[in-house]
Amino acid sequence: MSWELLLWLLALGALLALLVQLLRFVRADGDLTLLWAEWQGRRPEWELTDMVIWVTGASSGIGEELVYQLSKLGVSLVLSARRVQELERVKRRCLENGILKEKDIFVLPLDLTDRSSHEAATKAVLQEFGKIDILVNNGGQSQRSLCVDTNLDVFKELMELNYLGTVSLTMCVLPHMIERKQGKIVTVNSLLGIISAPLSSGYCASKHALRGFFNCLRVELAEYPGIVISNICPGPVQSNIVKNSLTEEVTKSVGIDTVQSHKMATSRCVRLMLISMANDLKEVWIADHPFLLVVYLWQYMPTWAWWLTNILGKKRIENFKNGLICWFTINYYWSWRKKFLQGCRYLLL
Ligand SMILES: NC(=O)c1ccc[n+]([C@@H]2O[C@H](COP(=O)([O-])OP(=O)(O)OC[C@H]3O[C@@H](n4cnc5c(N)ncnc54)[C@H](O)[C@@H]3O)[C@@H](O)[C@H]2O)c1
Repeated sequence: MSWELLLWLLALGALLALLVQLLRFVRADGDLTLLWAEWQGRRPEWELTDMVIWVTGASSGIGEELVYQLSKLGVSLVLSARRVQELERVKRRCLENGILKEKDIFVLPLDLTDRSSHEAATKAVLQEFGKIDILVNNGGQSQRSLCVDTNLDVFKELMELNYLGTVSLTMCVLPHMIERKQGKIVTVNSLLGIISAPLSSGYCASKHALRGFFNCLRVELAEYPGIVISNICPGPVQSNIVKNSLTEEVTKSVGIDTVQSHKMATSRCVRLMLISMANDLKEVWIADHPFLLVVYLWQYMPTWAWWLTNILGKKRIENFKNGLICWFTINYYWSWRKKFLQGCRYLLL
């Protein structure tokens, strides 16, 4: 075979590999490191067995789905949130559908804003299982209100729960992990911990604060390579987050179900979270396009990102003032995306 032909074949191979990667990016629902880990990395089914995993906010949404998927692996689970009946319901479902036994699941009611209770809660977990391998800081609350209309108590509450509550529990668990020189602290942050969107000023602030805290902690723990600090940043995911969001007043939440069809399925988000946990990824972005694209834009082309955010933001505020709580601009985009994909399929098949 001539050298020329070999070079042509190599170039063709490289082009094909590039095309495959491009296709993966276009269809992506996670950042490229995460998708690579899903394709080539370690499997949660091999890596997360025999571990004690403590999940906060386990009574609903992402946390609830996370414990269902974990209950199919050989782990010990600690389920925490405020409502004990809800946790018992989740535990029952774990036992029905998973491979765990009664003794493998510990229901531990916990209010993240009651920081004085965190030390005792940590001791209770250690007494029950003897160790904590993974703490999943998932419990949290969002916000739907314009900054100028919002009572300061709302900002305080979001900081107390999303930021200080999470930091406090982490600080209780950390000495145990440092003593063992191993452990994972996985925090469910948000894309709104990286970018910002109107109507969520207090939520964005609390999630930005969390990201800053954990990025700093990771560097300070560099002498303990066995301790992994992981920030999970999802975009919109199907859950009760909007329904439970605070409004202008701390005593009032949105309280109604909103459209969820444009959001990522909770099971897919949780699967990607498990892959991230199995592969010790430091930060992952989990979202469908166009949300994922917007974060890339913020990261690499902030001027364009501001331009786009201002246009979408204005529309979002206008919709909110007209009584629409969700991203109707996005739903509009979604229906056109669906039509476009259907058209492509029709032309190709
Ligand atoms: N769903 C999304 O679109 C989305 C996107 C990005 C990030 N997140 C993050 O994911 C995490 C889980 O949210 P979700 O979407 O499942 O919402 P959700 O409302 O369905 O669940 C929130 C969980 O947090 C618990 N919680 C709330 N206040 C608490 C307190 N004071 N003490 C203890 N637990 C408390 C709730 O009981 C519930 O179990 C949150 O941290 C949220 O910020 C969600």
